[in-house]
Amino acid sequence: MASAVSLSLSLRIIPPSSRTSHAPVISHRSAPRVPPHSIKSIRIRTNLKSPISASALKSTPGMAGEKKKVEVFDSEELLAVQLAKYTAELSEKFAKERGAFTAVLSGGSLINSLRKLCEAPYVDSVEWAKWHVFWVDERVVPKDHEDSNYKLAYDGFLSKVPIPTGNVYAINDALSAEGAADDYETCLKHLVTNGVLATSKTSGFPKFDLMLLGMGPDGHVASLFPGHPLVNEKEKWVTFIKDSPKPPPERITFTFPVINSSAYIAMVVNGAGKSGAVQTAFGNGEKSDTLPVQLVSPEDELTWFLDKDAASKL
Ligand SMILES: O=C1O[C@H](COP(=O)(O)O)[C@@H](O)[C@H](O)[C@H]1O
Repeated sequence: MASAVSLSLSLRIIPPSSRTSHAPVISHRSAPRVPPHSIKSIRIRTNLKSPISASALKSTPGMAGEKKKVEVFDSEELLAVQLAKYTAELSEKFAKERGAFTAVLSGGSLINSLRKLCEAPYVDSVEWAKWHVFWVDERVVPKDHEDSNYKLAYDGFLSKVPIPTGNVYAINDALSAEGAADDYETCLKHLVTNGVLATSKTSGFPKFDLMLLGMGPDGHVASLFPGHPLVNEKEKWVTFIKDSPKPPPERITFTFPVINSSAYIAMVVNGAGKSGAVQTAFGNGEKSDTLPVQLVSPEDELTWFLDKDAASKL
């Protein structure tokens, strides 16, 4: 399992005159020519006055050493373009390697940032039939309720791409929070048995190919909130909460052992309202309590996608 090890991140800002084809490019327009999962550096796609420093990153607790990347974009639009490219490349990699791509969605602002996947070239080029879609957390409400993460994803993403209906794993909204969590965990166990879902050799928990996660302004991820005992759950795959500090109160959520057994995680964060939590997550804020987002540490690679407002305190 990924744990806190020393970082080998480097921040390279290459002046235009000395750029070579293999150096990371600081660009407002062009996308990288190499797959993002092969890059071991921080890309700054912005004119931030104080760019992120490698030393700031080194002090982030619980991070996965050289497996961490940070991308900062001048706008949410540029972030969405690169997020689509990153996701499409991972989809291709896993579809080739294992014949399936297991993608986990969060709710919230993440869904809007996936919009470029519904456009050319990706809407036609991605092997959507290989996708299997899950939720890292869900509110215990009917699927057509305004608070439903399924409805949000369906309206903004799933209704626009040809993923087979049978490959979309929504919660059973007829059950209680506890029942829905148990039912979702049972569903995951069946998918491990039939080989759709991989298992982590390190942790024994299911190993999703990619989790696309958002973060709340308080540093929560999934429905794992600061100071809540669910953050420390070590056994269950899926659990439930009835006292969520953010409405609605009843939710189900993946636990950290499952989140951190995934191969890749994209942490997608926009807006100045989240800059304080981003600052804390990178270890240079004043807050001393560990935020849930600081515990995110996938097995293969964590990539932060930040717009310049979210990165403004780094
Ligand atoms: O309640 C939730 O909030 C987080 C963050 O949402 P955002 O709108 O601030 O991006 C989200 O990731 C989670 O899935 C959702 O249930």
